[in-house]
Amino acid sequence: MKILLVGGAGYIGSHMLKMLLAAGHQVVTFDNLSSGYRDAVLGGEFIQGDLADTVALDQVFTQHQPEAVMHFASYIQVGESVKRPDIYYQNNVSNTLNLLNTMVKHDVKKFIFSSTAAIFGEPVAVPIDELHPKQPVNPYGKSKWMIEQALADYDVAFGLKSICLRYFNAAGADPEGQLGERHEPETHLIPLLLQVASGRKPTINVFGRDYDTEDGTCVRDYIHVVDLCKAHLLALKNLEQHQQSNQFNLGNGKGFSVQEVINTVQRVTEKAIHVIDSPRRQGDPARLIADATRAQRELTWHPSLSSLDTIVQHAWNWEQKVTRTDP
Ligand SMILES: NC(=O)c1ccc[n+]([C@@H]2O[C@H](COP(=O)([O-])OP(=O)(O)OC[C@H]3O[C@@H](n4cnc5c(N)ncnc54)[C@H](O)[C@@H]3O)[C@@H](O)[C@H]2O)c1
Ligand SMILES: O=c1ccn([C@@H]2O[C@H](COP(=O)(O)OP(=O)(O)O[C@H]3O[C@H](CO)[C@H](O)[C@H](O)[C@H]3O)[C@@H](O)[C@H]2O)c(=O)[nH]1
Repeated sequence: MKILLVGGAGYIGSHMLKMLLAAGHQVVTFDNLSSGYRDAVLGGEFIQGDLADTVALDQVFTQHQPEAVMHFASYIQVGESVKRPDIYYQNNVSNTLNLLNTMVKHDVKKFIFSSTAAIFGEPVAVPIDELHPKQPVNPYGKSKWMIEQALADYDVAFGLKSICLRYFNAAGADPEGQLGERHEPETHLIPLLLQVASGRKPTINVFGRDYDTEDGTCVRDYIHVVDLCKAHLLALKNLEQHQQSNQFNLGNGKGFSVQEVINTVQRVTEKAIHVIDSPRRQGDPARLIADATRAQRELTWHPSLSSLDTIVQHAWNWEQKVTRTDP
């Protein structure tokens, strides 16, 4: 299939590109490189462009006539979204509507959207299934939920079929070591811990030890980036076969506390991690765990790299590669 991959120079999108190419798809990557890297685009055609630029978007669709669009491009930091809702709604909502409207204009009907567990807000029940109430508590989560709602309306009005994939905590790296997480600044727990292990950072803050969890630290469901990308391939197949919009929560269904992640990083890297106990970070729910039964049943999605040791090992291989080449 000919696929337009928007945001394909970023962390998850670049892994997706590698998998799509290996599966024999024809891919055009569209990315403004605001947080992505040209050298993470391992093949296919690359167009540097911004979703705000509707003329450029129109040209891409005219020239390449994609059959499906995968949309990874957005701003992704929860804390920043609270301080700068303007840029988050602009990029994650308004610019995404540019993309959807261009799809409608060019009669492209298959869309796969990177959504997030942040649409659920503070959970009322765990594990979280697709029917859990959507009460996002920050502009990042709200922006993603707005697009999910717009997509339901675009289906009714224009027959645009979409699958929303709600990732829990994406982590890990390409098992072959070609790609990894390169956020700048990095805010995610596992890559930050690995930067401490490699000596790039002296310490890590643990945001709160007074949560209502087994050891008092927050519990999250970490899912390997490759398993996430596999779900996208299956979602594409599902859209082709059934032409039906749907939403899926993607996680392993198993939670690890921040302290358990620290213990795992110390074991895998054989390095001591210097921790500073800090106050809670605003807006962090105590426990986020996915109920991914729907994806298992309807997409036949079964994560294969679900062990936390494997996730950390692959991310550690990447961190060591980065520090070797860029000390
Ligand atoms: N990383 C996670 O844990 C996580 C969790 C849940 C959901 N998500 C979602 O997954 C998607 C990918 O996340 P990621 O971690 O790979 O982020 P990333 O920042 O590494 O990648 C985003 C890419 O989009 C590009 N981009 C941003 N705005 C653009 C625009 N206006 N025009 C063109 N390109 C633009 C960036 O340059 C970058 O290459 C995001 O939509 C994010 O909200 C990520
Ligand atoms: O330096 C740090 C960084 C994180 N944490 C803790 O580690 C856990 C995981 O934090 P991350 O920042 O790695 O991930 P989040 O769970 O906050 O966020 C993830 O899930 C969100 C959905 O709730 C969004 O989708 C977001 O993009 C995605 O990265 C949290 O309890 C956080 O408080 C620390 O203790 N210290």
